Amino acid sequence: MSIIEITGVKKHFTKEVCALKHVDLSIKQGEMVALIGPSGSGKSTLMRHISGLTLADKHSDSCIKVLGNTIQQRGKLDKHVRTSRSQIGNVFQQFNLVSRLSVLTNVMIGGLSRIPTYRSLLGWFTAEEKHMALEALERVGLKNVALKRASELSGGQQQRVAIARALMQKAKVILADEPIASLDPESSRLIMQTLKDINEKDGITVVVTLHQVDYAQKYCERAVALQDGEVFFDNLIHHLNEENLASLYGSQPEELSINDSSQTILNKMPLPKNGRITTEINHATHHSLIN
Ligand SMILES: Nc1ncnc2c1ncn2[C@@H]1O[C@H](COP(=O)(O)OP(=O)(O)OP(=O)(O)O)[C@@H](O)[C@H]1O
Repeated sequence: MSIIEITGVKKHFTKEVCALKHVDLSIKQGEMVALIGPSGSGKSTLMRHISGLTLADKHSDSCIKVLGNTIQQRGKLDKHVRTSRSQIGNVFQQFNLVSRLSVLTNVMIGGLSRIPTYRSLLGWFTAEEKHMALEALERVGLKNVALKRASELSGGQQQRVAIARALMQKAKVILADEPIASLDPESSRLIMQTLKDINEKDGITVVVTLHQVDYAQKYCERAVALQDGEVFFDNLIHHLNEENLASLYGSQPEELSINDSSQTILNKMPLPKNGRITTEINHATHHSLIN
């Protein structure tokens, strides 16, 4: 069964900037898919479309469905998007955690769609909700820091709390956007192993954007590579060869091996078209949630 269905998605941010030219993609329940591609190829934009945080071009014939429910169609959010969103756990660095709240509270916030608004506003959670949150933290190996403030945790630990929050939310799909960017190898391994574990044991579908092809190879069966806003490769990851990678990242095949370390691959990648500025624009616009 297809759990994420993307058809004909186009996205212009401005007349000149076309982040997604035409994307069709279908992801089945229980898959763990790596979304790869050079900087600026449209990975984050696509992830945000799936959550309905970014809207496709109006008047395009686009549609995105998650679990059979429409998220957006022809550049308009579906009116039931809140319900559909409650099935999607976002592990996005930009809006992961509320830093002044405890780790436990951050995880309990994951269950908000099931909790009456007055209780969440007052911070009243039942013993059962606390128990569930602690269990989720145990799954990601962080029960021992439950009472710390989120701001006291390392970047890698914060990403794992975000995964625990998705578990508390009982998400059917986890979208993880660069969850291991700027993390050391051990923290990266822990995050990827946690996602894999949840995917295998709980059957949660995981889509993860990665710059590191070697991590994608190790933890994901399928890879979808974007290039200039289009799907360049979509297949089992073992079909991804050096030639594909060289055309994708713009290096000569002999310079770029699928066994290269992640850092080597990153060093060989072309610079993002808009460099850091892109990221800064993204950060600012994330607050507005909808473009
Ligand atoms: N909010 C925005 N406003 C204007 N342009 C944007 C915005 N967000 C993304 N873009 C542009 O859309 C294109 C795709 O960006 P996106 O962030 O989706 O790429 P990416 O593959 O995720 O890159 P990276 O790997 O560097 O995160 C880029 O050209 C980027 O500059």
